[in-house]
Amino acid sequence: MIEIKNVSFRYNYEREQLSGISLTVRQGEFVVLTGPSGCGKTTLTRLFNGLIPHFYEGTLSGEVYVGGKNAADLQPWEFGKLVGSVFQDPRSQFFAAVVKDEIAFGCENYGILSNEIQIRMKEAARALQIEPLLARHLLTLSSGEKQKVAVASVQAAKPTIYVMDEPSANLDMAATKELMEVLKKLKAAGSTVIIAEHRLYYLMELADRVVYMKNGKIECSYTSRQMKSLSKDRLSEMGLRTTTLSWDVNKIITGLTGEEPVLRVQNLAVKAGKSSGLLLLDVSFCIKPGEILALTGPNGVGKTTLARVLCGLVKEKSGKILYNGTGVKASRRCRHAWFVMQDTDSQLFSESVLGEMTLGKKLESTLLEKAEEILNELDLWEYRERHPASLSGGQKQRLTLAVALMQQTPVLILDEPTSGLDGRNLERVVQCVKAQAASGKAVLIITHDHELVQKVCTRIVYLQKGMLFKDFCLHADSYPLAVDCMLGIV
Ligand SMILES: Nc1ncnc2c1ncn2[C@@H]1O[C@H](COP(=O)(O)OP(=O)(O)OP(=O)(O)O)[C@@H](O)[C@H]1O
Ligand SMILES: Nc1ncnc2c1ncn2[C@@H]1O[C@H](COP(=O)(O)OP(=O)(O)OP(=O)(O)O)[C@@H](O)[C@H]1O
Repeated sequence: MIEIKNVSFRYNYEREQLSGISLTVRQGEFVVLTGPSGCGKTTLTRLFNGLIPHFYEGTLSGEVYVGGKNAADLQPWEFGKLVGSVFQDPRSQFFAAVVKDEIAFGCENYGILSNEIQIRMKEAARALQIEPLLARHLLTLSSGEKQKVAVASVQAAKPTIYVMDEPSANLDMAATKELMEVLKKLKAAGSTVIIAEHRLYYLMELADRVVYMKNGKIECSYTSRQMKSLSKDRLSEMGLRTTTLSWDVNKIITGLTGEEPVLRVQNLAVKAGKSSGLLLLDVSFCIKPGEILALTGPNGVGKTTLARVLCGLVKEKSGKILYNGTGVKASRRCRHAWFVMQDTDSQLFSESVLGEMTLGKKLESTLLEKAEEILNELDLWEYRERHPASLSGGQKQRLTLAVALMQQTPVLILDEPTSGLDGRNLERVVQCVKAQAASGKAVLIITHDHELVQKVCTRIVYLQKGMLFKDFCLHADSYPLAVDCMLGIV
């Protein structure tokens, strides 16, 4: 289905990002591409769906065959007929305004009859449990909901080859399981599937092959059995995440300060949209300096909306937000809390990575030293002159965190800071967050990432159906509850 022979590629003005890649994917094969952030996974998938050379310009050499045809002779619409793609950032692939039109869009392009489109749309929506969202505007969806819609759209179109770039990045555990079921069906139907991923645990039963990339090259390739037998040390040496869903009880971090809360949320009620009902009904909790709190709960429960209220981007319907014991009105909350959003593109404004770090600040040598130190910690210093838009998904994600580390606010809110990160970069984020907490900041992390929670969080706040359902410190005794929260089975 796919044959890549000795392919090298370099984006304009950049060093080579793919070097001498050869890869064959047979019909019906299920291949997982993995490797450290920036190693070239997304770039490789862009060869399969024709985005290279049709959208991304650069220098390409070698031969690419897709569906038995020389890719050099294929027009973009011909790629579209063969290959269905789910991008790393689902927002960038939406064409329609409303969910059901988006799911139908791919089918319409394939010339499928409208009766059949309706059947497929319903099937795909059921498989991903997004039936209640069909009439909704795409812009109003949570990030996990958007990701499900993107997967449903390709599933409904039934292309010959499926190419998905980190399709689980924003999904909670239950939704990841639904995704796994969808993928299982695609495999059973004999489809060819290629997935670029950092989270390997949900793919281990499905993958025929795991291809490990590093620095633009294919380093090695494993069967999933071989992959599963790699030791934790070997995986971390390779910069990968674990292949199983396990928590080591001994590693749970505890530690709280006895100080007064820096942020107190009292009986907060928030509406989802202007004309819709209450999303958060009555939420109260507080966070102290030095605490690292995991805010978790199912996709669409209102975690991001809560964070937006805390930093004043959304107004509450009722309730109080107190910073250091004083009620703060929405327009002033950004002085107290810095929010790193999930959508990295909407918060990168400068022409260069270094410019982003110093944006709006007086350029003093201490500031530049701090920026250099942080960029080094997050392995971004070599990209300091690069335009932020040209970074890989994981690089952008680390840059938005790096910018947050430049700020002075006593509260730091991070929305899914590790969703697209490999094991090594996850560790880098962990170290940065620990240092922030040690310096007296309160860190609130919205996350579905169980590895992150285990490595760094001291407390879990779990939202369900608009209410704060659980709020507890992490220690050996609360371990089973923590696992249930991360699995979404409380
Ligand atoms: N205008 C609107 N009308 C109706 N519902 C809306 C509107 N805007 C947002 N919502 C809904 O509010 C819910 C909260 O979204 P939010 O992004 O806060 O969830 P989340 O818990 O962060 O989810 P995720 O884990 O998927 O990121 C979602 O179900 C979303 O669809
Ligand atoms: N449009 C672009 N222009 C210039 N360089 C780019 C562009 N897109 C990606 N790159 C660079 O190519 C390299 C590979 O990026 P790619 O997105 O393929 O990595 P990745 O393995 O998918 O990373 P991640 O896991 O972080 O998503 C990175 O160093 C990235 O900065």
